[in-house]
Amino acid sequence: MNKQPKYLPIDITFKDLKYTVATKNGDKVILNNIEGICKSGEITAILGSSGAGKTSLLNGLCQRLQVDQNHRLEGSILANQKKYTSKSFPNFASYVMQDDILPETLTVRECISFAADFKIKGSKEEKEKKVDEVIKTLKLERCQNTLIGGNFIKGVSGGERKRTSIGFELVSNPQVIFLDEPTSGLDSFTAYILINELREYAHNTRKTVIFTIHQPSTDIWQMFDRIILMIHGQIIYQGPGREQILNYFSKNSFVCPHNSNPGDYFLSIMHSESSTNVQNFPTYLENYQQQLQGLVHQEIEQSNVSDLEKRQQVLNIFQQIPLIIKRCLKINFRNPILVKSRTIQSIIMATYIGLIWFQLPDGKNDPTNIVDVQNRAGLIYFLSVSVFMESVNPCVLTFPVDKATFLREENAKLYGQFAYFTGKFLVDILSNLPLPILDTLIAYFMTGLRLETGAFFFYLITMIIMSITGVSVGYFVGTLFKDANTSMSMMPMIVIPFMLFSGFYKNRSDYASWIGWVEYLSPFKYAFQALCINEFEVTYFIPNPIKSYNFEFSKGEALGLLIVYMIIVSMIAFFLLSIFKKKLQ
Ligand SMILES: Nc1ncnc2c1ncn2[C@@H]1O[C@H](COP(=O)(O)OP(=O)(O)OP(=O)(O)O)[C@@H](O)[C@H]1O
Repeated sequence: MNKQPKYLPIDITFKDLKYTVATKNGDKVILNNIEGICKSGEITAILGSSGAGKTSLLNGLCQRLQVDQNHRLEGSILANQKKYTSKSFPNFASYVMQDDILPETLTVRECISFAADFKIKGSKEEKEKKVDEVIKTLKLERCQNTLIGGNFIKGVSGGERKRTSIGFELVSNPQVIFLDEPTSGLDSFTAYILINELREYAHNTRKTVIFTIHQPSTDIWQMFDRIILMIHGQIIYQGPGREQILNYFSKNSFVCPHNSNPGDYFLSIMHSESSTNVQNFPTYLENYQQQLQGLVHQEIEQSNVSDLEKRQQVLNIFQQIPLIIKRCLKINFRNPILVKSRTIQSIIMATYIGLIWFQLPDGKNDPTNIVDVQNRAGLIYFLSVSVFMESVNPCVLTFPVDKATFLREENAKLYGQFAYFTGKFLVDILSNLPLPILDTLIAYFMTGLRLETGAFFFYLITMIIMSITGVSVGYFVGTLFKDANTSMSMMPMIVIPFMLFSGFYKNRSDYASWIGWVEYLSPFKYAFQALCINEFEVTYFIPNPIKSYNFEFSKGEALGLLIVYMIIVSMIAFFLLSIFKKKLQ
């Protein structure tokens, strides 16, 4: 029996492809019954004026188009004449999105190695070898140990960042690679280098490279093996680039002027702002149908046929989690904002609290002084809020960004949601751990809270749990909203009602019955009860302040319920992420 080659060249074909979106003004046809082929060993560029349907076609081929009651996709999309779905897509293909979503605090090499760890079977050396190969192919040797960078860290250039995104996908050796406007934001020389690298990659390894592109320079235009030109969701040319496309159009009386950039010329005859162009559209379509469609049809019929490879996950969930933890630790601890500034902020805040509530009277000399009781209760409440805020804020800010990385990597089948969530959650807990400890060590003794070992450790544990609860609530809010700004602006609406129902501002016996149930949703209630009982269970104050608060739980029960609350909120965040995942992709 003939053994099949390890990696089969793959031709991507599409037939009768129609994508219709229901709008207020009726159905809008975005892709109008088109067929075509993108061949292995070639780079195919999809061009057209703005709104022509390039991205929709690319997304369709990647099985990333939204399909539901209002979004209908008809026709077939095939790889080597076999149907594939969004689930089987990562078995043979990769998609490089327009935005480079890479962690700022990792180096180029670390980013590519991360993908290699998940996608390549074999020893550490074999993975390293593959990473070296990709770095060499994409000419990233000089910047391989430079951080990606971003707002706060100086990092690699735009072109290097784009090539890192491509390397991240190439390392798994996909037979087909799709790229959405890979040259956008790059200068013409960097864009040229990038397309040239993709071309060499396609030619040398018989891979299929397909991308959309805006305004290619003449040099870039000359590199396209195959070109698809689109207007209004239809194809007006598909076939070889260079001389052939020029000959085809000049034969039909559309002559690209000598010395002008063919890319600019074809865009100029395709954009729908000009009435002459619009008048010519039927001619373009007619010419295409009469002169090229038959050929394309033949090419589709003669395209490669083979079964599609089924790639198994290289790592199981227990191997995935440690790698995710390792990367999240690097990301968190290299971030100057997350580490240095938060630690300094925490020390300053705890010292500030310590000075404001410095050595509070414990009631020994004046047991009936209600002001001293009030001060002590206010301090306890504020400490629990402060430690919660210290952990919720960074999560709300960073989770929407991390979510984008997760969606991209989960889409590429690097790992599953459970592994990601567990790994990231553990690292965020660990990264936050020093803060409640620091706060406690400074504020507890400066303010003169109850000096007894058991009480101190109970307080410390409650503060740590409150800090972890902040992480859970941060994930919850970060999952609910799409970006950090919305999450940040919505957070007060979610957190402030919880504060009001902590039992500190208003006595819990006094809540109106129709709204009183909200107190059970407040983490501050459980923390305040636990800490308040811990502080006043042994006290000189008369009467014992615990009685006036009408607490319903013992301090152990309150702490236990805070833990349960934290677990439930984390689980809700996990399920919300799985629900919203599809939408966000
Ligand atoms: N989900 C959708 N609902 C409504 N209209 C849509 C949807 N998706 C795409 N369109 C419309 O379909 C047309 C084609 O969109 P597409 O993004 O594919 O164009 P494009 O050629 O990539 O444009 P550009 O170069 O500007 O990105 C546009 O008019 C766009 O507004």
